[in-house]
Amino acid sequence: MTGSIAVIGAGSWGTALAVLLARKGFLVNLWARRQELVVELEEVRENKAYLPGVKLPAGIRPTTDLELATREVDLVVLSVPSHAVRLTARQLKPFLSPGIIVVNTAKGLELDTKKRLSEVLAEEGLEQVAVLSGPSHAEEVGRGLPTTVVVAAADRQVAEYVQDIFMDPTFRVYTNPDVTGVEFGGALKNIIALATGIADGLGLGDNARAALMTRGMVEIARLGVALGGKAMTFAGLSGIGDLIVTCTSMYSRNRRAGMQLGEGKALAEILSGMGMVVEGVRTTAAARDLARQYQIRMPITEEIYQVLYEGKPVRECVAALMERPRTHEVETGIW
Ligand SMILES: NC(=O)C1=CN([C@@H]2O[C@H](COP(=O)(O)OP(=O)(O)OC[C@H]3O[C@@H](n4cnc5c(N)ncnc54)[C@H](O)[C@@H]3O)[C@@H](O)[C@H]2O)C=CC1
Ligand SMILES: O=C(CO)COP(=O)(O)O
Repeated sequence: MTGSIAVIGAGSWGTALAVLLARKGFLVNLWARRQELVVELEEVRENKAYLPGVKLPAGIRPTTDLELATREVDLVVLSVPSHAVRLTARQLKPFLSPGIIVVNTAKGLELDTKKRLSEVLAEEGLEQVAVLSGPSHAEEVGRGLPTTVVVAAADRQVAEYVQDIFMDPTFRVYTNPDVTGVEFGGALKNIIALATGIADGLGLGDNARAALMTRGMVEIARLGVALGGKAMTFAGLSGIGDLIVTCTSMYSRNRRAGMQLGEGKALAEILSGMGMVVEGVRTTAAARDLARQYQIRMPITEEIYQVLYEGKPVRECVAALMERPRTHEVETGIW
């Protein structure tokens, strides 16, 4: 395919998506905040800090200039961490041509407002927004390993336009009109990855991991459906699919952070050592606020909140979850 695309954000995910698109034949303007990173990308043709071992194809043009990055492109891909989405969108807006589609690839909720990121982008005046989500670690996409994702947009034509751009023999893209469900699945699974990481760090075993993933999905869907997502979306790639990969992959930063918490390391030390974004930390606080506001039961999220923000010893979470009053598995009564 031909054409040009702006990828905004040159961390792990932005770089991997730029590599995928450049291999497909697009010219990709890869925007990074820091000049040192642009120099390294140009000279070494590799993003050593964020995606080591993956060569950048010639079609990738790194830049710190947002105007240059977005000039005459066919699509804008936003790959900055969720806490940077609003400001980046605001800086981007003056350079966007009317009707240009912006695909958000970050997974999180805005901490102050508890909003989904597509809501943040709409508030910043971006008109055509799509969301790309699903089980897709940058390290594997960068190496061209088979990956499936979902593109959600309110407008079918927008979703299919983005689908065509990303679709590749190594990268299969499905569409879904349920933007709300796709965004909640992608954001909230990071909380459960922290939880399963903690369980793994504590050595609690395979049964505990499966329990957290399954009951974690229940509380993700509870909140997501209450706030307008479709139940079936949580059984899809952006729901259970991403939950599985994030709770089991050695590449997941959220899972690795959880493991270190389980091993007794302090959160601040873990985050500074990671050098990459651990989205689940902020998302836990946002989701816990939403759960309280809408009176949704999210016991795992509540425990993770107390560990992250109130210093609760991780071992105490086991009893807190296991010794709750008995309950049914499904909420709509079968008797
Ligand atoms: N790494 C992965 O495999 C995947 C990541 N994502 C999502 O993509 C988003 C970005 O993640 P990664 O690229 O992995 O993160 P990263 O930690 O690898 O890179 C983040 C990049 O954003 C830059 N950055 C940090 N603060 C910024 C700010 N205030 N303004 C502008 N740029 C800023 C950093 O300098 C860095 O280049 C996250 O929401 C993540 O959940 C989604 C799918 C896969
Ligand atoms: O969303 C991801 C994979 O689909 C990335 O997960 P981590 O942020 O935990 O690495």
